[in-house]
Amino acid sequence: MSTPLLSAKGLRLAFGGVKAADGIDLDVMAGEFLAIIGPNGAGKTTFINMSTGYLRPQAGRIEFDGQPILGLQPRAIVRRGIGRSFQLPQLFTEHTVLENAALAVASRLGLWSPLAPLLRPAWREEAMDLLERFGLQGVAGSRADALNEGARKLADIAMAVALQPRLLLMDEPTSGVAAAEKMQIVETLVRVLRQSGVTAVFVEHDMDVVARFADRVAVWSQGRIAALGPPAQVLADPVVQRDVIGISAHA
Ligand SMILES: Nc1ncnc2c1ncn2[C@@H]1O[C@H](COP(=O)(O)OP(=O)(O)OP(=O)(O)O)[C@@H](O)[C@H]1O
Repeated sequence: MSTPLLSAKGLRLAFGGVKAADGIDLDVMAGEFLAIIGPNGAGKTTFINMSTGYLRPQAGRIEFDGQPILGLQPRAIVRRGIGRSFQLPQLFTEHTVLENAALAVASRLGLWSPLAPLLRPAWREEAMDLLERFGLQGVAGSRADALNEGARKLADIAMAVALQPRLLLMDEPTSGVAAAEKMQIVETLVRVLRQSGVTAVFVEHDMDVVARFADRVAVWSQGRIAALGPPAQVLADPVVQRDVIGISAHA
């Protein structure tokens, strides 16, 4: 049996009386695409925050590739190979898409240059290759704030991929993206991540996206995992349909 890439055991975290994590056990296997679904406030983002060093659980442990990562700072966790993207893209809006991607390359190399003109040609070349893989070469010269939401999401994920993660945690990669664009965006990012050998966990409210792209789906409910399995099985569960999908659809 293969060992999990990420393994969370007994995670607990309460904010006052709110149990955002109430005993989370989850193994993410290398190479899989695991979707997290669940209503607002179920604790999905809290799980991502705990796995990336932004929040520390009050109990439990998390191992990445067999090594404990709790207590490490977010930057140290990135260096171990866990990347993330946020619900709202974290781009430097006044810079071009190419400059954003090149800055991410520079950051991976530990060389930070806030001054775009100082970006080295090698960083720009690697960044351009990356943008081409995401189909973003046409907007490489555009300012990040001029992009539509779909391209902005892809550019944000391209920056996370520039850091060469082994695992990427994505918080609602399709939120705010027009329905007509959604499948295309996810298809692109899944293709690039699979080609790059990146394992992915993504929070998603669109069940069509989950059904089509997830290998497994974990259903979050009040800080717990209420169901876990292949989408065809989990999404057909009448309890999940009533208690989660019905609520999630109105999120
Ligand atoms: N830093 C914090 N301080 C206080 N309460 C928090 C904090 N982070 C999360 N919470 C609370 O914990 C619960 C879980 O929040 P979380 O953001 O993880 O849910 P979610 O499933 O990601 O929801 P959504 O789909 O709305 O993003 C919510 O009740 C939220 O208000």
